[in-house]
Amino acid sequence: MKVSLSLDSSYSEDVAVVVDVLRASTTITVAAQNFGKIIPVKSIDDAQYLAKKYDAILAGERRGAAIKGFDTGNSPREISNFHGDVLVITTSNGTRIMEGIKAKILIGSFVNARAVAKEALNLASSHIELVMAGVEGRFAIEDYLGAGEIISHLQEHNLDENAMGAYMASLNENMVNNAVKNSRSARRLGELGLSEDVNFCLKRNLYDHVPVYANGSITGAQ
Ligand SMILES: O=C(O)[C@H](CS(=O)(=O)O)OP(=O)(O)O
Ligand SMILES: [Mg+2]
Repeated sequence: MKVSLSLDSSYSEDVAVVVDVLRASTTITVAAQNFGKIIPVKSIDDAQYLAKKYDAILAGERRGAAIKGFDTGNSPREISNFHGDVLVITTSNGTRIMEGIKAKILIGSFVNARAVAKEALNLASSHIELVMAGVEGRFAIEDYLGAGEIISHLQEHNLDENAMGAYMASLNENMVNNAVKNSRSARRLGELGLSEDVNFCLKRNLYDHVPVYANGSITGAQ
């Protein structure tokens, strides 16, 4: 099995794993425990329209802060206070890149790393591509290290050099945690009083569930 690592977009026609550690992948994985369906969308207007259409809970942020008038932001801790049939969510990076990927999409992070590696092997025929969400198209170390954690469960396969680098970078847990806590994204969340979200997003393998994005939505874990 070929395993590659890319930023912001995927060239795989097989299986892609979207990694947005801070925080969309983590938040969606938590939300999948409490919602029957999750609809990730790129724009605020689309989110508001779909939330009305489906009588859904509406979640989203821009630059880390909850969007005015929404039920909640993009906090994996706060989303666990909500449940229902449908959640509509829009975030700065993670939900934006899902719309552009042709492959079957899995949602990966530290909180479901082992499970997402296993599910990717179950679903892929020849190529698993990990897609770092990044921030506004730029490299974000938290997604590199989160991808590395997932790749640590795929290390016996045919890793490209980007994937090998991310795997090697993920091996020292203390260094990983410090690097993520000092990342630009984490610092921005800290300024918003959301440092506890960063600590939560660093927890390994809390969930065995892997959200799968297909035909515009994600089915919940129930
Ligand atoms: O909500 C988040 O933590 C980030 C905000 S920012 O891009 O780091 O400012 O969005 P996400 O789409 O979860 O990366
Ligand atoms: Mg992010």
